[in-house]
Amino acid sequence: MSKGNNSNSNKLTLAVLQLPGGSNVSANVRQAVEHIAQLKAANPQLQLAILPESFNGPYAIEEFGKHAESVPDGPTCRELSQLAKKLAIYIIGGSIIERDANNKLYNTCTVWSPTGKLIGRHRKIHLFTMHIEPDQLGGVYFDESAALTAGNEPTVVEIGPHKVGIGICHDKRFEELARIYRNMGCSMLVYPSAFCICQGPMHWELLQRARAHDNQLFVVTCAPARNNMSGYVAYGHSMIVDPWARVQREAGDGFELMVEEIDFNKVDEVRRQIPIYKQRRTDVYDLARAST
Ligand SMILES: NC(=O)CCC(=O)C(=O)O
Repeated sequence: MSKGNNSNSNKLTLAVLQLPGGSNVSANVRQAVEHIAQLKAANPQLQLAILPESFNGPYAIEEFGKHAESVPDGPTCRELSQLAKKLAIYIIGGSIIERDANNKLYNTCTVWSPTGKLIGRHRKIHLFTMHIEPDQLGGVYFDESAALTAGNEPTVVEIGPHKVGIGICHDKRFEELARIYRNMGCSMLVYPSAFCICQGPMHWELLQRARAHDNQLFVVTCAPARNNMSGYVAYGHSMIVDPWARVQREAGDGFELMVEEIDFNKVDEVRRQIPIYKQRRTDVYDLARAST
């Protein structure tokens, strides 16, 4: 656990909470609130706390409607808003299932400022749809679109002076979204996630390092702790990848709280020394697109 002095605005101390999930929504929210408060007490320099995808209820198609709530007036949002204000920190509130006024459900990440204000609402853009045969990787069948509606907008929030792009789990497979965030000036991408154990060993780290490499920024994921008794077994391994595409910190698969300092000077350092963004040949790419 690093405890550096981050009075320098180019540094940010964040916490990634790899929490176990359960079916009791208010117990899940309470454990998140208690752990964040304890982390802040132990690390007064903490500025940002990040929670996992679907942190307040089971990640299961048939359960989504049961624990859906409105944003920003629902009970989970109220708790996160009050906590952010009380501790004077930013919170990237993992995701919850949002029910809108038309009864549509979304997988939604809310972001809270140190005054308790909602500064971002990201509705998962790429819904998790996968059908891997049982003889491959143990098999996976999941189709979020059976219950959820996809979001249509990228979400950039300002954490202090730093622009941060938000995605939710499967969103990280899509390089176009990460590139849009880079074009919008982001120096960090945060993906609350619940990656599956089947693809985890093969793609989890690869995708984060790829997004970090291509866009020369930090990539942070926050996953639930693994529960082998659950219908959907999450991979865990919450991770922080630096702009050189090196793994700075990685959790195991169980309950784990990581506090880490992010040094945004590294973003400029990499971009200066490996200037691939300036070297892009959009003229060539445009020609290739025109000919297909
Ligand atoms: N919750 C998710 O979006 C899971 C995504 C996933 O496991 C993948 O392979 O993509």
